[in-house]
This record gives sequence, structure tokens and C-alpha cells, in this order.
Amino acid sequence: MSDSDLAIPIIDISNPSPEVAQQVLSAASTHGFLFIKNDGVTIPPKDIDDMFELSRKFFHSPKETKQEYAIHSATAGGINRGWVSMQGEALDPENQKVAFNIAPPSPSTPLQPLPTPLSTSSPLISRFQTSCHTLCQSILSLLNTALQIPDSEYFTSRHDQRKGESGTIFRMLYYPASHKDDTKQTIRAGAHSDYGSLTLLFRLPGQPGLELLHPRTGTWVPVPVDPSSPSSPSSPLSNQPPPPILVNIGDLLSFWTCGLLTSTVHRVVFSGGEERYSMAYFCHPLDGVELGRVPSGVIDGFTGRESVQGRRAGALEEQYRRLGLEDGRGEGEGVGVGVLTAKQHLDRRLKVTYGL
Ligand SMILES: O=C(O)CCC(=O)C(=O)O
Ligand SMILES: [Fe+2]
Repeated sequence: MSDSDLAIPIIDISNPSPEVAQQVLSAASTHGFLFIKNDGVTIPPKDIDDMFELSRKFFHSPKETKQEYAIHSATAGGINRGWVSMQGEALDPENQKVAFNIAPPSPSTPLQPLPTPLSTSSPLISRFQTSCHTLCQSILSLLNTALQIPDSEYFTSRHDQRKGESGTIFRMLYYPASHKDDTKQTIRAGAHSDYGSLTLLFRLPGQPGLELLHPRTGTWVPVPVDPSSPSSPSSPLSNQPPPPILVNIGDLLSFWTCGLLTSTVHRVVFSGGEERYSMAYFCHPLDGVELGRVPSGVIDGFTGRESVQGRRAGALEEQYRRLGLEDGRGEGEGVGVGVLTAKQHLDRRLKVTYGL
């Protein structure tokens, strides 16, 4: 596979079948990225547009209001919630972005405290998060099928948010225009992999910048906003059909599947003259889910095959390295003495990122 043939497929999952499941697995294990055709129903395009409009209003609201809801603060509702300024995250020194993290509503707790204008749109935010989760569950169910896991609800029951707390988080992102040098390409979100099971990423037509690190060649490859319409107009208000939804595999799902699914490194790079918005839904399993090897003959076949070729060590060791567990066995916090839980996995990643 060379740079030019890194074609991320657009998969129509409206009629889930074993063939569709196979397409999802194939993209998830080669690129770690795939597009899902937007059926116009699961995540209503109007909600996506309204969320971007809300995001624009929010990021242009007074800085003092946003700062009160600083990430991890009690005002923002606790760990990994709230406002992140560009210096707040240890991803990359050139990082120039701001974000606001919102945890999903749970049956016991309503939405976390929100500043205006987010607070007046909580029904939209809750509905959007719920529909993102529904799409994640459909993708997880297809992966369950393709991996031939005997329990057909193995993944979905472990991501059932009605059953308890999870690390799932919805993030609104804003990359302000830079007035320093508006022609030079700069790194706006440093190279990283996502932490959870799946990420859904929403971007606007005319606002490219996302690049992925080609898993085999090690070169940066742009990810188009809408691959079905290469000449998409720069206006987000056009009457085009909604772009497909970009999905990528996170570290937790890669770790859980012994490296069969690929958590691909990506970044955001663009020249500074214009502002850019995006939204990411990071889906995680319930906190107590144990990340022992998923019971799948497909994974067993993969690890048997790959260990002969020496790649198993590489894929899994890379996941341990991202957890700060260099020797692959770990010390303390339940790692090495038992099976890592989803919460322990996330805590380790947050520790590496924020030094918590
Ligand atoms: O803004 C983007 O396009 C990507 C953001 C991203 O990768 C992230 O927040 O994890
Ligand atoms: Fe990301």
C-alpha cells in the first residue's frame, strides 16, 4: 500500500450484513479510519448544523465565562470535563486549539454544569450525544459480528450507558485564526492517538487539516472532509447531502483486540488565516469493563499468525507504551496483577496527557 492508495472507504451500514461487517473490520484493522455514510436519520444533519452553530457562538463568548469552567474543575463537573485552552494539554508544544468537553447525561445525573450559551441548548446537546452513541453501538455490533464473538452483544452491552458511568466524552473544538503568519502550514493539534473505543469526528466542508500517519509508510496523509464530493464548496451552508461521518479506532479497542484493530496516529495541520471548528465524540466502555482478550477466533488467528511474524509484539507493545507501561507488564494499579479495566486504561492515558 502506498500513499496514493490510502483510500478510506465510505461504508453504508443501513443494511447491516456479514459483508458490511467485514468491510468495517477490514478498514478498522488496516487504516484504523473509516467513513460511515450519513443515513440522515441516526444523527440528523440539522442537529449537526445546529451543534456547529452553537459551537461558533460558544467559542466567541467572553473568555472569562469559559475559564470559570476550566477542565477538571469542580465548576465544570470534575475530571476531563470543561474548558481546555491551548496550553492545557501536553500533546504538542505547537498546539493551538481550544476545546470544551461534555460528558454524556446518565440516568442518575443530568448534563454537567454548562456556561452560556451551551446551558440554554442542553436538550440539543443531550440529543446529539445520544444519537452519536447509537451510531457507535451500530459500528461496535458490526465489529462483534465480523470478529465472530459468540456473545452477539459482547461489545454493545459493555458500552450500554444506561448501566453506569463511562469515560465517554463529547468534545467541541475550535482552532482560532492565527494572525502571525497566515500562509505557513502549522501543526494545530499535535500527533496523537485517541484513547477510547471509537471516535466519531465531525468537520465542516472547506475546513480540511486532518492528517493521519500512514500505518505502513510513516508519511502524513490528508483525510478529506467529504470524500464523496471532492470539489465540495467552501460554504458549510450549501445544500449538499451531509458528508459521511468519520470514525476512527481508539487505543482502548486496539489494546482489547490485541492490536488487530489499529489506533492510527493523526494530527491537524493548516495555514493560519482562517478559524476551524470540529466536534469529536469519544466513545468508551463502562468504567468497570475488564479489558482481557476479547473472545474471538479471528483475534486468536491474528495473534497466532502475527506472533510468528513478530508483529504481535509490535502492535501490543506500542499500546503498552502509550499507557506508560514500557515493559508490557506494568506495576501497581491492578495492571500486571489482574486485568486492566476501562477506567484504569483511561486514567493511565489522562495521566500521560495531563500529568494528573
Ligand atoms: O479537529 C480535528 O479534525 C481532529 C481532532 C482530534 O483528533 C481530537 O480531538 O482527538
Ligand atoms: Fe484525535
